Amino acid sequence: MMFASRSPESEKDAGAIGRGTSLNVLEDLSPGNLHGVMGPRNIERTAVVSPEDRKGATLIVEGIRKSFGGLHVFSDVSFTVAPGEVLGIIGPNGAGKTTLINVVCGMLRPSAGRVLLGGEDITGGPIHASSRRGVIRSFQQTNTFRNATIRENISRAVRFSRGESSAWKKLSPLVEAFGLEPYLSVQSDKLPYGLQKMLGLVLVCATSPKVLLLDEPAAGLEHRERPRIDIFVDHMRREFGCAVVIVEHDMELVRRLCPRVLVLDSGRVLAEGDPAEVLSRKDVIDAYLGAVDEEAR
Ligand SMILES: Nc1ncnc2c1ncn2[C@@H]1O[C@H](COP(=O)(O)OP(=O)(O)OP(=O)(O)O)[C@@H](O)[C@H]1O
Repeated sequence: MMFASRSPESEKDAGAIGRGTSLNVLEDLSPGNLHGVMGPRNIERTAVVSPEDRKGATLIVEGIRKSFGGLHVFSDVSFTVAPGEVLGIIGPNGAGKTTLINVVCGMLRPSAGRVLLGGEDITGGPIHASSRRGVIRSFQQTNTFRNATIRENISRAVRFSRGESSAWKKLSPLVEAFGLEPYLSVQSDKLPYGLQKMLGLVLVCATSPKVLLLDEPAAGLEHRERPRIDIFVDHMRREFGCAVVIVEHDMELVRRLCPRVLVLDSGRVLAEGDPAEVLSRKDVIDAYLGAVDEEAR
């Protein structure tokens, strides 16, 4: 069985220059925001999170419902992700996957339900408060410092996120694995899309997240670049004990990285469990409307 590997949005993203993965902390950190959300006081508050506190934490999502006015997106969504665990969230276009991530990271307030991080209620954010606690969301679009070199990008992220010089040590394996080393002095917006996206992931790492929410991390990447996502997720689990949630349309990647998947469809959780089992269920296959290769079933 095979599902479509990309959403229409992914196709739109493919090949775009100047876009990559961004994250909520760097939204705060982007130059335009440095005197806004991340004014001096906020920078200080972000920097006080010590590395010792960053050991991963259990994320519990309890009975979440979300509506936009009359539009009911989903209800009664619950799941738990332990430190070091990876959960895949899949479902057809419009099922509410991104909305769910937005609720978890504090960008959106749920209509009902709770989000707990290490037992602490963080429901409804705001996003900078959730990111300070270590819930980091990556986006499909970039928010790196476009006019800064790769080295400066990383330094700023390290400085503002933890202020810890040894942070570079934890980042350098990724810089090397992603092939960024030869480009450290290159301005980030001069990089090809794939490398910008990898830089975005390195910046995510610089924030030492406890919970990582990855929204279509493989979108726009060439097939040969996609194993870098595996390297990244593995690194974040090993080095930081991150609880990882991945929204992704690339089912190959989901099968490789996620021992457990949750399927959203028609406003509810349609299935949850081992990907091999879940992805062979008829109701799940039907939800994807014929994107099925019968031979592989
Ligand atoms: N801010 C908003 N206001 C109103 N409706 C919204 C808002 N955000 C999302 N929606 C709607 O919620 C529904 C779920 O959208 P969402 O983007 O979460 O789906 P998705 O599963 O991530 O889709 P895709 O796989 O295409 O990215 C859609 O009908 C969308 O139009």
